[in-house]
Amino acid sequence: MESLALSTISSRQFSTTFPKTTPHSSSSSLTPSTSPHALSFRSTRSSFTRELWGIVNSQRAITVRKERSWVIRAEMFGQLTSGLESAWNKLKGEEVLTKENIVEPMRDIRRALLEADVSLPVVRRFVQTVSEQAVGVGVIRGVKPDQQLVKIVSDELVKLMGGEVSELTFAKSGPTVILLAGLQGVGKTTVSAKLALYLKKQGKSCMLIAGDVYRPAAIDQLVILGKQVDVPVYTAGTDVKPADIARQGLQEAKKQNVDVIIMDTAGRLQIDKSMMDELKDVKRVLNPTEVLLVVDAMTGQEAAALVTTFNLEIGITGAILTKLDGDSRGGAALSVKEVSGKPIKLVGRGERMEDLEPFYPDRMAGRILGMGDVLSFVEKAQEVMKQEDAEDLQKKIMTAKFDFNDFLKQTRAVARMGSMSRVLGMIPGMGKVTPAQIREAEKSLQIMEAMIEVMTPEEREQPELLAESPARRKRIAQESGKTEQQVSQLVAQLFQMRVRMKNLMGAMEGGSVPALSNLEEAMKSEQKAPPGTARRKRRSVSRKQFAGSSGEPGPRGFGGGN
Ligand SMILES: Nc1nc2c(ncn2[C@@H]2O[C@H](COP(=O)(O)OP(=O)(O)OP(=O)(O)O)[C@@H](O)[C@H]2O)c(=O)[nH]1
Repeated sequence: MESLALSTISSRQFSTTFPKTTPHSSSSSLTPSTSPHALSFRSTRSSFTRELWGIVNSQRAITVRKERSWVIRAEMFGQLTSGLESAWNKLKGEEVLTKENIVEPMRDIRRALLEADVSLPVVRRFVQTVSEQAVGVGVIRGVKPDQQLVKIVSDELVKLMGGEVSELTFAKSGPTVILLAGLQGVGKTTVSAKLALYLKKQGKSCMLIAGDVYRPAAIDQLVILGKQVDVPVYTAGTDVKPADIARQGLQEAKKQNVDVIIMDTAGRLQIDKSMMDELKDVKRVLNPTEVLLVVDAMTGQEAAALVTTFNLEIGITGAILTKLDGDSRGGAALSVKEVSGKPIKLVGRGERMEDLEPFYPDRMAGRILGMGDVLSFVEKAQEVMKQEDAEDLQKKIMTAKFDFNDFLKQTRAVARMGSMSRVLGMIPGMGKVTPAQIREAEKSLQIMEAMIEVMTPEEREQPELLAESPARRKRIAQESGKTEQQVSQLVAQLFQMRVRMKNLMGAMEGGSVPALSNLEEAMKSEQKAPPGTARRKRRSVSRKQFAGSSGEPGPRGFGGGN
């Protein structure tokens, strides 16, 4: 057999494209929705977080902008991202995922993957797995079907790309030897130097061996790059056989007690027998710890086929995917592991020496979906607030029983989800919140916690006790080290919160939509009110709503001078 050529892969013209900006569809964001099925848990969570925010900044009424479009920078695979987005859009207005309503979205997913140059068998398997899971998934309160599908696709993409990050292996004793192979122009020489720098940063001493004897310029290029990253380069010219260069270089590296040896080899325009034989000889001499095939991301599923062939021919340990910063469609990143069984260990994302990093399947999936932190927000929300909690909370809100215990529980749940800044940052439309405002909000939450902590169990359960008794408020102020005014504000805010949440919940349960618009109007007028008038206005709105919505009288004597 003279030629093993699968296909002729020439060095491709490389063009760098800049990150694309993709408008995010509103359906996949967590923007509060007023549709009847858009549910309590999610809505409660987002309205609650807004409430917290509103409370701690009540005097200034920080505007929570309910932007429906969330602009995300889809760094790569823009076309794939928007192809998948049309799948989620098809589920708008659906209440559950069914065999019937996923047909169209699955067709979109299939098309998007094929257009991204993912190999057909991989696409088929992927679509089948996702469809099976989508139909079998139960309803999760507060999570819409399109979000559920995003999550399933995300999990499957991660699995497709190998699940966990695949670390480089290091020799237990003696130097670690990394042999790099690949076709011409894929970036091997550049990767050799990048890898040396990457390992140097981990405290390992490195030596490069120039084994590309067919292209003298490649040796010069490696020497120059070696200088750039300050790593020695072993060269023996172009008249020595690559296997001999490998032997000599290895000896030299051992003499110098180098931790890692990286050997660059010649690339060809296509796979042929002499190339494979040469590599086999080099491999025999070096007995490498890692044999990594460097593949160009822009070659799509061909990259996966190459990894398979090299693995069958010489036995490799993994791949390095270069030029991911370019105009690649995603096929290579998504197909390599599934097709060849070998993991992508590192990715090159630019021409600079620093542009080499481990391949993280989960981050890659996140980038492909272009969902930013929405996925992790959904996950954390699910973790933190279990369904029963949500139901319990909903019941309390509907009966206007939301008390200080719930308030504290919710505040702490938010804290468990990460710092306030992270949580707020994950909410669409909250992008404009400044770090200073977030710090202030966190400080205010601490103040509120201090006041709630000194309340008696009855006071926590019946905020009315505090509303009616200046003496109790005074005691709380003294014990928590806060002012009476701060205590009064906190109590007033709890009542406002009850009303607002109840109205919101009513609207979302398909109930009183006008109540919601009244509330929004009230909120708007608060925000527009000139300084000094906001508080008075809020109080009267609050009292009216409290009395009107619960059927109970407003807290007597509260709100006047304490
Ligand atoms: N944008 C971008 N360019 C890259 C990346 N990796 C390599 N390149 C560029 O790709 C071109 C080819 O890289 P080389 O390192 O010379 O490729 P090679 O595989 O050694 O080529 P031969 O020696 O001909 O086999 C160079 O211009 C590199 O700067 C990458 O991750 N991103």
